Amino acid sequence: MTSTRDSFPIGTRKSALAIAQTVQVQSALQRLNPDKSFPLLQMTTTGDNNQIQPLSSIGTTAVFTRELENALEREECHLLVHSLKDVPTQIKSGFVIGAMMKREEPNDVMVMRQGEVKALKDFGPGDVVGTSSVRRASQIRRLCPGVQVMDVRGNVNTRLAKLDAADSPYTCLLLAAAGLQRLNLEGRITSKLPPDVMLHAVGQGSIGIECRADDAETLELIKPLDHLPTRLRCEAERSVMRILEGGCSVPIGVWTEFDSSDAEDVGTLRLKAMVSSLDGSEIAVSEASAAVNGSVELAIELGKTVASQLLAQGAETILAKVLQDRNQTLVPTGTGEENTIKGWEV
Ligand SMILES: NCc1[nH]cc(CCC(=O)O)c1CC(=O)O
Repeated sequence: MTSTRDSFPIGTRKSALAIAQTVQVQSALQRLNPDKSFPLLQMTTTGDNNQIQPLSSIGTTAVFTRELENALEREECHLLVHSLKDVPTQIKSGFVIGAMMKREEPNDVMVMRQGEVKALKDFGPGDVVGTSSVRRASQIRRLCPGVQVMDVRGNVNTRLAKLDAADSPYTCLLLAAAGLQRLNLEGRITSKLPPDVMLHAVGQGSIGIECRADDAETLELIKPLDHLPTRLRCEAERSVMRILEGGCSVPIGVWTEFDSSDAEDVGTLRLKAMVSSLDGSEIAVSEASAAVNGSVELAIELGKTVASQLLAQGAETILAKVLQDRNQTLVPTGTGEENTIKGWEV
């Protein structure tokens, strides 16, 4: 093991959301370890540089983590802070998610264009919903038949600026509650989407802290930031995804909760999941619950159970279609990106 260190540089992306999350981790670590320092090492990733090409063609979600992992490997930093939902389910060998921090609200929310007043139930033809997430798009199309879904790329602030612009085509955006909360933009939330309306992304709302698997000192430092109920829920969610995606990203929505109303009771976990075709025309949904009693292995088993139920219910055909459709041009008109292949995110 490396000798005891005084400084633990934290690797992060440069977006406002990434920095807000990293500062949260930095403060927590500083409070627990007043004699050590946690400087920020900010990096630009392939995913940040490329806002036009589809994420699926420049790699997988690893486009947001690869450069960071290289720096971690070279020991330029000792930990990385990510939105857990941006962390691929198969992380590179030699790295681990040493902590999954207590989850904020995992829900997606609707953000209306400034001055626009309309309830979700009244959405229909003529309304334009901005999202680049196939998961969000397929669910909103089912809920509000006739709505137009249009791509919107960029970080949270960029998207809000596009929504409010004078020439904005959008009626509203769909975003993660957690991102807005962390940016102090909670006031922009028009309505929260409950699980019967929209299943959220795997890991959404939790911050994942990655480090080298053999770095016992850093693992020990971040251990107190791991929140067991969050860890169990996210391990179950990631397990469904790991089985269904088989190396490529697919639109999966999930919802997890413990049966008990006691927030620290990690006995029985319930997991609901759906997988959708890229155009949203086909969806498979399944759910199960299991006594996990605090065990990560049992949470992962629950994820496998739900994944096999989904496969038995036709998810296999949907996944084959996803693979086939991935390279197709799906860009809606009016985005200025008609000549590119539609990018999509989770
Ligand atoms: N896709 C980018 C991204 N990655 C994490 C979040 C939000 C924070 C989180 O889910 O933890 C967002 C923005 C969004 O989807 O609205």
